[in-house]
Amino acid sequence: YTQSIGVRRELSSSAAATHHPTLRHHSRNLRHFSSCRRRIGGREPLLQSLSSSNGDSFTPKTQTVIQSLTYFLRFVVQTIQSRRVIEERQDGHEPEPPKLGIRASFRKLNDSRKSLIRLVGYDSSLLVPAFSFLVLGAFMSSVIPHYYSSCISCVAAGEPSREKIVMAIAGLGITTLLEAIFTGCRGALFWIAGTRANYNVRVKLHRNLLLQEAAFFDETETGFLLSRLNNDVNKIGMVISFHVNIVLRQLAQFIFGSAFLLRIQPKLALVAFGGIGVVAWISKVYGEFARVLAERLQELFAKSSAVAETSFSLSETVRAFDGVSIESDRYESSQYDALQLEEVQAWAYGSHKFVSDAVQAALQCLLLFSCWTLGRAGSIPAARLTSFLFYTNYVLESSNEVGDQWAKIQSAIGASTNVFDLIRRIPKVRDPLEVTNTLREVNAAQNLINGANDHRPVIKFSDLTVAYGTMEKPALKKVNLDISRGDKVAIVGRSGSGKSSMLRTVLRFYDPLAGNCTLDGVDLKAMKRSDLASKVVVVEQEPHLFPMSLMDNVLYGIEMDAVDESTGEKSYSDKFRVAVSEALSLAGLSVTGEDNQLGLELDTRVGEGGRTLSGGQRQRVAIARSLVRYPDVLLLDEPTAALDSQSEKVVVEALESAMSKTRCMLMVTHRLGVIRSLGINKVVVLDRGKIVEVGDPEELLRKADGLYSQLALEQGIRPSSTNVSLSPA
Ligand SMILES: Nc1ncnc2c1ncn2[C@@H]1O[C@H](COP(=O)(O)OP(=O)(O)OP(=O)(O)O)[C@@H](O)[C@H]1O
Repeated sequence: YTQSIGVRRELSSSAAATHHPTLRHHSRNLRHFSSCRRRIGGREPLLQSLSSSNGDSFTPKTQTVIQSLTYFLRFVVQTIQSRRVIEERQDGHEPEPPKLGIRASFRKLNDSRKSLIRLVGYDSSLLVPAFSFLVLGAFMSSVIPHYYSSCISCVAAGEPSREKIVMAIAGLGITTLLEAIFTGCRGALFWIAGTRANYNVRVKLHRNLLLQEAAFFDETETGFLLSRLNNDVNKIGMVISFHVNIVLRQLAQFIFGSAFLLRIQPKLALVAFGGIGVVAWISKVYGEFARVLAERLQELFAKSSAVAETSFSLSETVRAFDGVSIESDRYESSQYDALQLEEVQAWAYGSHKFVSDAVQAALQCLLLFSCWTLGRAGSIPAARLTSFLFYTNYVLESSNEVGDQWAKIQSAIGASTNVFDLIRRIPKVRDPLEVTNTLREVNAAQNLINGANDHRPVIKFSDLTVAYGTMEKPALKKVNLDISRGDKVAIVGRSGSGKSSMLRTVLRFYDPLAGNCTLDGVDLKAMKRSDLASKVVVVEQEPHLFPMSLMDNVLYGIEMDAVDESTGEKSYSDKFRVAVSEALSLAGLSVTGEDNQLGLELDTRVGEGGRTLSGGQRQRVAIARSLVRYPDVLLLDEPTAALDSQSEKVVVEALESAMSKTRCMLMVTHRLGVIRSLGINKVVVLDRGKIVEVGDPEELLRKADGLYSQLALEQGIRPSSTNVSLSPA
């Protein structure tokens, strides 16, 4: 492989080589093989032996064909082997894997149909006419062979009666025209039904995904979900728009055509049905195989999409570490896996087509011979036999088409199952199903008590244990803490000690494994997300901004209260504009006057993730977000981490002003100097998920053997009675 790349480089860089026919041929071969192997990457090179021994004797096109055929055969063998393993496992009483025969597929389709109808909310005004046009169109198309064979018989027999041929041609013309009208209407209506299904399913899926708990997003890559949202949902729409539509039409045509066949010549018709039965069985086997392939392909596309999404979202890191070729190779490799499977699909389709067409051809030959025998014996008139042959073709074509589409429907069943499972997924962290009257009364009473008694904790952690799904040890262990009205609490500790996990618990991103956390005496689990969000506001460590204007980012989540007269779209009133402007000035990111050195405006767009602003500026926007809201509880996660000392001063002032409007504040910080400048009255020191110290910052500083005084000392901070230095260590 290395040699091939080296030689290829030499060949491609040599102008002379490109003019040498043999070398040009080798260069092409090498390019093909080196790219194949590069794509295969660390996995078993598929045609290593082939490429080394036969590389020179085949053209690249032949090699590609051989390669995909080999892969196809290997895949078939693997599938048979894996089936055998499953059967063996079943003997060992392991649970039976889902097996979809025709009946089971219909049952599953029916389940999917019910889910679809429920999710999509179909209106009969669309489906009733669509099905009516389908039946009418199928009937018209089944009458066409009758008139067609009449025309041919008239022409072949030199029919003397003009009336007869005119009637036959008129019949053919009118039925064809009607069939065209019905088919057009049917096609359009089913198309609309498919797009509506896509729209409804996508919107519902998107919403339900957003409702999922934080742990779900820890485990699932975004690209994977995007693939479900786009590729898989598209498949559902396609099934309704085209495949089900075509299958139903062809089924209707098959039924009408079969009726004509039985009327013309019942005995021969039964022979034809026998052959069609064989073709249907072949289609069933192929359909099952296609379903397995399609499911795997969807998975591969989803993985590939996850690779692409990650490389785009980390594009700066990719560039900084020169990872373009690594990412591109990773994506190419994932796409190559999909490509190989698609080639298997193509060969499976080709094999199915070949076998079913061969059976049909044999059937046609048999029927033609039988017709000839019957015709020679004079038992049936020639015109009837012609008509019979036309209908045989018609019915065979219909059954063939049903077979083709059946496989596509099967593959869509797999895709739709994934989508429906995600739509139906119930988030593990969610609003209480119903805020009962009793609970409401308890809350109201509790709030009254809290209002009357300021000493009751605003936030209370009781024996709180938090564990992440992927972690063996809990991030927080039996944490007990009260935060009262007026408290300004700093959570400190070494990296990974669980500081941010405490904030995430108050935001109810994760539910505790044991113990609980209450806000104003109400367990967070009993609170609705909207109520929680109206009371608690967070300034994150790395604030992520939306690709919207500054104002929209600051007011994110607050409903618009005015209408823009020029565009007719919803907007914020002047009252909000003034509030945002003030909040931004307080946060040190003024959009007015001389302080506005960046020339910002409220409507300045901040780009994807706020990339047009610096880290510190993004943090100020996040602080402005909290300033306009007057929250009860302010959570700060390293609010000054991205700031220089001068900006820190401005932001500290902004935070002081924000804190004056809140009931309590909880801040995670590594920069212990901020604790003094913000007048923090309580420090909580965490070590490996446990609270090891709680108390007044100055008192803790004086505890010479305490973790807090140790952390402070590392930053050059000493008790205020002695020499105090705020300079970083
Ligand atoms: N989403 C997550 N999934 C799994 N484990 C997590 C997750 N978030 C945090 N952890 C783990 O939980 C532990 C505590 O993490 P946490 O972010 O609370 O620490 P921290 O004290 O805030 O750290 P730092 O100061 O470095 O931000 C760490 O060991 C971390 O690996």
